[in-house]
Amino acid sequence: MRTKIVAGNWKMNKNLQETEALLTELSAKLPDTNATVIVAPTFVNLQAAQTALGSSTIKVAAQNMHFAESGAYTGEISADMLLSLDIDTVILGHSERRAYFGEDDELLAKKVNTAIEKGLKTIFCFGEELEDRKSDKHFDVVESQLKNALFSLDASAWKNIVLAYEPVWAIGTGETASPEQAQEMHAFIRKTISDAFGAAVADEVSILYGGSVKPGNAGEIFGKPDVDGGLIGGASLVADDFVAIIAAI
Ligand SMILES: O=C(CO)COP(=O)(O)O
Repeated sequence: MRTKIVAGNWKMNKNLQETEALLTELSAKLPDTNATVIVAPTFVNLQAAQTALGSSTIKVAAQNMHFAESGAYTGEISADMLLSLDIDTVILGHSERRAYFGEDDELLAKKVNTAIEKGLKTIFCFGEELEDRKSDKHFDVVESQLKNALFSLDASAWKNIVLAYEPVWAIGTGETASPEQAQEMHAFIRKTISDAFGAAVADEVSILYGGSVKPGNAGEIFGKPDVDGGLIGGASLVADDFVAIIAAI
């Protein structure tokens, strides 16, 4: 049985007080669910987020990390720093990191390797741009993103990998992949993983969809057989919307 996951990527939103207020509201309103619920606030609020959540089942993840153990990397955060706060999950490869901070497949492979070595669970994001889809290259692009960053892993590493397919054209645009487009790509991703690592690995890996998931479309997208949950941006910043998305899984 694959783990169902609903994760909120808060990006560069919510200051300390807003973080505490949103998490207090979220834990009060959290519906009964079998899904793992994760929030990823900004680094500076990770510890406050955990305190605000108290004994809630909601987990806290980081949005990024550096690949190096430690050292002269001004402004960066290491795996050990996250682990020392009891953070065991990190998002890597988000399209905004790729587009605005120059993160490429080679760098992401290093980050993923470090995260896995350190025992961090990794939510690995990838997805094609609009031009790729228009020119019918979306499957090739996704396959090469997966290959370049993840294919040097041991099969045993996959128990700590979650995949998040986020077509760039659907992020923050209000435009979402149709449930059929999401299913088609998720099935392709699972087959790609199966061909490389075997069916047992592919059957167990959770593949999340991200890109303008809202309360109104979550149920239909999550209803597809290869969609195991969502990585939610904008709608995760509003407690009632995030709660409605969790209830839809
Ligand atoms: O980038 C995303 C999650 O990582 C998706 O963002 P939106 O839900 O705002 O489109």
